[in-house]
Amino acid sequence: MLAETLAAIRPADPGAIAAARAYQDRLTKPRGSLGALEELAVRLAGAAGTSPPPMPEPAALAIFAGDHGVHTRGVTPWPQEVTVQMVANFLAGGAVANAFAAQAGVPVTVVDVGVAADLPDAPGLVKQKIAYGTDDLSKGPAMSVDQAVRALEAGITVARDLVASGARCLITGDMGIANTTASAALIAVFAGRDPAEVTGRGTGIDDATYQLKVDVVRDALRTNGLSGAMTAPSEALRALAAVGGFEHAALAGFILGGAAARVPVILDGVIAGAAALVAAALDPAATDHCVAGHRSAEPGHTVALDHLGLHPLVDLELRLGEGSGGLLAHPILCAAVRVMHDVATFDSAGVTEKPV
Ligand SMILES: O=C(O)c1ccc[n+]([C@@H]2O[C@H](COP(=O)([O-])O)[C@@H](O)[C@H]2O)c1
Ligand SMILES: Cc1cc2nc[nH]c2cc1C
Repeated sequence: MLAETLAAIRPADPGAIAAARAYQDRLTKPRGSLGALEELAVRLAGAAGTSPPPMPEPAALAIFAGDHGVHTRGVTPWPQEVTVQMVANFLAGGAVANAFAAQAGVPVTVVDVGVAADLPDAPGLVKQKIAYGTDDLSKGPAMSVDQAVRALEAGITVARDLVASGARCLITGDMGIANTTASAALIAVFAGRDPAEVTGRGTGIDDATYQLKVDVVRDALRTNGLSGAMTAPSEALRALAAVGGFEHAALAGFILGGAAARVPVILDGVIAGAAALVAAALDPAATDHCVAGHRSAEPGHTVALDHLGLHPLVDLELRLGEGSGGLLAHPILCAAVRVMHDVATFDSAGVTEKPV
C-alpha cells in the first residue's frame, strides 16, 4: 500500500500555478495586495492541478496518538497515562482541539496507533494499534521497520477513508507524552542538525531536564548510528523506525495519503513537521500538498519548516499539538481559495486598472 501510494503522488502542476498567478493579477485588488494569501492559493492550485483550486472544505482532523519508551528517561514532566486520558478527553469533546474544531466546523477522528493501554470502542475512535508504545529510542531502535511501515499504512488508510467520506482538506493532529523528544531526533536526522539546535522544552521543562533531553537525543542518534541528513527512501524508513514514534509514522502516511488523493494537508506543529520530513524523504513531491498551518514555539519546528521550504500561516507561540494550530489555519485556506472563486475581475466589474 505504501508503494502504491508513493506511485500515485504527483508534484505541483506548473501550468495550474501559472494560470492561478495570472488570474490573481486580474482580480479587483492591487496586484500582490493579499500578500501570502495569493501565494497560498497559487500553491493550492498547483497541488490540485487546476485553477482555481477546489475549496478545501469540508476538512477533517485526525489526531494520531502513541506512547514513547523514551518517557522512562525523564524527558517530560507529565506521566505517560496522560496520553490515554487525553484520548478519552478528545472522544468526550473536552480538549482544546475539540473547541477549535467546533469553531472551524471540522469533525475530529482519534487514531490509536500506539498508546500504552487498551481503549474501549467509541464513536470517533479508530483502532490501529501497532504496539503498546515504542521502545526507548536512546537505547536502540524505537520500533522495527515492519512496524514503521504498518504505522505509515495506518495513516494512509485514515487519509483514504476520510477522503472517501468527502473530506477535501486533511488536518494533522497528535497526542503523545514525550513525543517532542522523538520529533527532535527525527528533525536532527532529516534536516542534518545538531540535537541542541532542534530540541525544545515540549510541554514545559526546567533547564536541567532540557540538558538531559538534548543528551537523550544525542544518545538516540549515536546508538542508532544516525548522522547527517537522511534523504534516500530506504534510509528514511530505517531512521523513522530508529527514532520516531508510531504517531510520527502514521502522520507521515496520512500526509502521503492526502498527497496521493490531491487533497491539501494542513500541518500542525513540531510533530507534524517531523513527520513531513519523513514523508518528503520518501517522496519530495508530498511537500507540494502540505500547508504549514502554524509555527510552533519548538525550535525544531522552524528548522523543519525551513528544510521543507514551507511558510507558516499562523504564528501565535502555540505549543499544544492536537491539531490546534492546523485548525486555526483552515479558515485562512478557505478565504485564500474563495477569493479565486468569488472575486470579480477588472474586466467583469468594469474597474479601471492602474496604468502600466
Ligand atoms: O505541536 C507542537 O509543536 C507541540 C509542542 C510541545 C508539546 N506538544 C504536545 O505535548 C506533548 C509532548 O510534549 P512532551 O513535553 O511530553 O514531549 C504531545 O502530546 C504534543 O502533542 C506539541
Ligand atoms: C494536558 C495535556 C494536553 C495535551 N495536548 C497535547 N499534548 C498535551 C499534553 C498535556 C500534558
